[in-house]
Formats: sequence, structure tokens, C-alpha cells
Amino acid sequence: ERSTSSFSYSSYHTLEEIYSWIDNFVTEHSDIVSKIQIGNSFENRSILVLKFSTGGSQHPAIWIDTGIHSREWITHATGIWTANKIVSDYGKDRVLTDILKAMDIFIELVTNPDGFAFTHSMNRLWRKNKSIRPGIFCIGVDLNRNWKSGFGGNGSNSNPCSETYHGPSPQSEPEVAAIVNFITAHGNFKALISIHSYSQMLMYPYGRSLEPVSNHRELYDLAKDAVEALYKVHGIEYFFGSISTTLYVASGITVDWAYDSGIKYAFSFELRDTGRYGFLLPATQIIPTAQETWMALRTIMEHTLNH
Ligand SMILES: CS(=N)(=N)C[C@@H](Cc1ccccc1)C(=O)O
Ligand SMILES: [Zn+2]
Repeated sequence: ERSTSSFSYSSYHTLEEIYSWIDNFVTEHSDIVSKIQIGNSFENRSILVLKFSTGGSQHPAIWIDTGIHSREWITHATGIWTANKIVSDYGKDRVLTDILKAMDIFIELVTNPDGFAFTHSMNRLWRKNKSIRPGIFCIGVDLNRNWKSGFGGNGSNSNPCSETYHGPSPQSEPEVAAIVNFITAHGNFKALISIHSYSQMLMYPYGRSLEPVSNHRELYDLAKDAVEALYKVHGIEYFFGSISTTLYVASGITVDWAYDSGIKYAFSFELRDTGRYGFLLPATQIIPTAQETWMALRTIMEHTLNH
């Protein structure tokens, strides 16, 4: 379709529909949004990032990724709604306007495009990417275990048939390497938020160990403020805390790499629900989930701006 006005933000969409939306969205909001291709997936799909910027060069930046696990469809849908919320509220919401006057926001909507296409074509519950290697008879690497920080540790699996298979080496997967290269080359990211589903949790590093990060008190207080802002929208309750103490030990994860790379505000969301529908969350919950998540994201971004 020729414009985003006919796009349903309350429906789930295919990869083609999302990529078409991205092109229309960037065209319609070219004053503040641009599209960057940061690489290609294993099956050679474009890996796309939306950049929201009011100008300047190398503003301090905030990274948000959705869909690293392809079956977590509520995360892509929330990311799309959030992108539209940013352009709708810029100039109206004082906090957001202040954030965008001083910082850039980068959103990678489909972080695992090959897996996402596969959830539409063959297996709705596919999680990993679709990489294959000689002599290995199971497909895919868990992109949330392939990062350098703590790679291969507890809470990741060396068996290629495992859902938490960490891959042959850190950043072996093009979908992870593309982000590492982009964020490292940019050199001025202040916050990273990696969005998963489901469990209704807001967590921060470390996943690889029970050891608290240096600013764990600050992250705890910020997570508390964020989940309170989220709760006020629709009364949804989130647990919060460090990944290893709140959920389980997990190694080679996005936010541990971000934190160890100097991004001191690194968070991971687990969106709705707590298991009733799980990954098959009904589309009727997309907008309510996105609305409440936005208030938490806005809280984290505001804190990042002010510290
Ligand atoms: C249900 S799930 N796969 N989203 C749970 C997700 C938990 C997690 C999120 C962030 C960092 C570490 C761990 C995972 O195991 O990768
Ligand atoms: Zn996940």
C-alpha cells in the first residue's frame, strides 16, 4: 500500500508488510526518520534500522531492538506502534521532544528476519535464526546467546539442536555481528533496550552471573520507576531486577554485551503475558501492550537524557 494510514497497528504483519510499512513510514516522516541497512541476515534478507534524529552529528544515542526471537510477535508489533508514537508525539510531548532534541533513537524492528519469515511460513514457534553449517544437522542459533560477553557460559547450550544454542563462536551470526559493528562504530550509545516476550518483566545485567553490576542500585530504581509508569496505564504488573536473580542465569546475551561495552543503561523487557496465551498473544492486546510499554521506555529514555 502507498501509505501508513491504511496500516493496522492492531494486527500482526508479515515481514513483507513490515518492510513496506518501513518504506512508507520513512517517506512520510523524512524530516525526522531515516532507514539504515546495517547488514544482511544469513538467508540474505536486509537488516533494517530506523533512525530518529533532529539533526546534529553523533548525538548520544538510544538503541531499541524487537524480534530477536522470531516467535515473540508482540515485540515487533510493539516496536512498530512505538515508532509511530515517536513521530506522533514529537513536538507535543515535552519529555519526548527534549529527548529527541538532544539524542538519537535507533529502532531495529525485525532483528531476526529469517526466523520471522519462518514463523509465518512453516513454524509459528520458531525462536532462533536460520543459519546452517556443514556437518551440523539442526538449524539456527539463539541470537540471545551469541554475544561475546560470557559467551558459552551457563544458561547457554553447545548443542546445535538446543533452543539456546550459542553458535560456534561469539558474533558468529550475521544478525548479531551487524548490531555489534553498528553500535561499536557509532561509539556514542548511552542506552540499549532489547525487547522480548513473554513474562512481564523488566530486567538489567548481568544474566551471566549473580554478581551485581556497578550501578545496580541506579538500574533497580530506574526499573522500579519504569514498571510503575507501565502499571498506571492498564494495571499490568511487572517483576523487575537483574536477569540472573529475577529470571535465570543466561550467558552470551545482548544486554551483558552492551553493558560491558560501556552502555550503562541496558535493559531487557519481557512483554505480556504471563502464560495464558504466551507467544500467541491475541492481536487485541497489541495496542494496550504497546501503550503501557511506551511509558516504561519513555521513563528509561528520560533518565538516560538526564544522567
Ligand atoms: C521467553 S524468552 N526467550 N524471551 C526468555 C529470554 C530471557 C532473557 C531475556 C533477556 C536477557 C536474558 C534472558 C531468554 O531466555 O532469552
Ligand atoms: Zn525472547
